[in-house]
Amino acid sequence: KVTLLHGSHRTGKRTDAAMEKWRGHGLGQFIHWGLYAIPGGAWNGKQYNGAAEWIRSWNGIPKSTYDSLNYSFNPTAFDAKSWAKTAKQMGAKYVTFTTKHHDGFCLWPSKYTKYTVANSPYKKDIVKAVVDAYDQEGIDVILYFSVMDWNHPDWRYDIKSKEDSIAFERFKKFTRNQLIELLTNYPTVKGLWFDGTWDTSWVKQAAFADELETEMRKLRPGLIIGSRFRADENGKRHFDSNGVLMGDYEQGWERKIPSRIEDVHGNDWDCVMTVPENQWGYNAAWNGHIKTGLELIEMTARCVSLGGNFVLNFGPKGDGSIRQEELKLAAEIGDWMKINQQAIYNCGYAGYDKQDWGYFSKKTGTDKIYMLVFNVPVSGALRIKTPAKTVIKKASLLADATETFTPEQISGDEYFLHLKKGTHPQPFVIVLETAPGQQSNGVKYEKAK
Ligand SMILES: COc1ccc([C@@H]2N[C@@H](C)[C@@H](O)[C@H]2O)cc1
Repeated sequence: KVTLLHGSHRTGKRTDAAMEKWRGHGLGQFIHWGLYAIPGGAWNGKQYNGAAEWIRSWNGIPKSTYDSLNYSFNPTAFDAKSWAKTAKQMGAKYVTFTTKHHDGFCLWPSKYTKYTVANSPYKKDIVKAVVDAYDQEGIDVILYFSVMDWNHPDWRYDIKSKEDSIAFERFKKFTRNQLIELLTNYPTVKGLWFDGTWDTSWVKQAAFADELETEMRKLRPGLIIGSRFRADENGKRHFDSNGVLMGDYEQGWERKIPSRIEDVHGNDWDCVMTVPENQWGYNAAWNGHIKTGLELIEMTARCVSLGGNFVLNFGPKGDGSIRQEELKLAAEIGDWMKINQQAIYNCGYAGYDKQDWGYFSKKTGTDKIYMLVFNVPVSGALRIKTPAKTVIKKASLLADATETFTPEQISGDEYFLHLKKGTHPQPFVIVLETAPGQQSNGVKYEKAK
């Protein structure tokens, strides 16, 4: 163990109500929207090969021409209420929304820079419209904020001279001012999702970032901040020099999902996921594999079964409308969630051995276990291996409690549930009412910690 001034200030999960609520969300929506949605992955008819929201970094684009896109930003089809309704229909419990991406364009009328929506034909405060609309739908809001800001003259990738240092001191003040401004303007937001914090210039600011995180938490008690905001004084990110998670949850699962419970080291975490392989901002040409509703439902189940949240990204067009493919996916996921949401919301890791047919989840604070079945075996027999001496009192279909199963005991802690012959066009959920086993002396078995 090394002594750290600016490492993690907490070991283990947060246990306060705000974090319990976040932990129980299960399914969230990410929205990447900004000037990059106007070119939509192409420039002068030429397709950009990278992620659409990074198009400014492409050699094929004159930076000043991109930067002038704020004068073309007039999303006539933008309607935050319809975005929030789509999220509600999908069953998302929270939204993470880009206030400022790497290009530095602010979707709120920040007092600290001219490069904002106030200096665009649209003029109005988009962040406020989104916060109000999602609040109204009862969906929590988390604000995405990129520390890296390609537009700001004082941004530096590293600090190599006195001039760099003077400029970056101004940039640090600017960053703090914007964050305090966001938390003050939009007091209902539940957290901040930081990005653009990997460059040396910021990694060197362990003390400043630590102090700023403390200030933000004081200003907004219960605020949820992930592991990507700040590095410790040795430059360690996400996990400090003692291997302890920075912030309240791990943010490393970007476009990837843990494969087993050991991978999450007992921490909270979210997985943020794109529909195409790697496009966050709107890209008119969706090339390569586009994930299906069934794939995304299975990813949601997998994340919840390992104690995390699955956050699916939407990239609205330059005019503010959501593309048809995304609306269709939201509806498909929503239809499945309407029937099976009990196995997702306020559920977490069940502690049962993973089986090939799918995933287990457990309703937090209860002995209720859900079996989320995606791969029905040819035998129709679903194997269950319970933790020591667990008693299965009842097994029934979540969608129809009258459809019950009598577990066939195979050995001490192993059972089969036999499905009726027939097809299962959609993933389905079986509920297990269980009780902790009794030892012969009547003492309850406690699950090994
Ligand atoms: C250096 O690699 C990346 C990859 C993705 C990102 C951003 N994080 C995602 C959540 C998107 O905002 C993407 O632009 C930044 C740097």
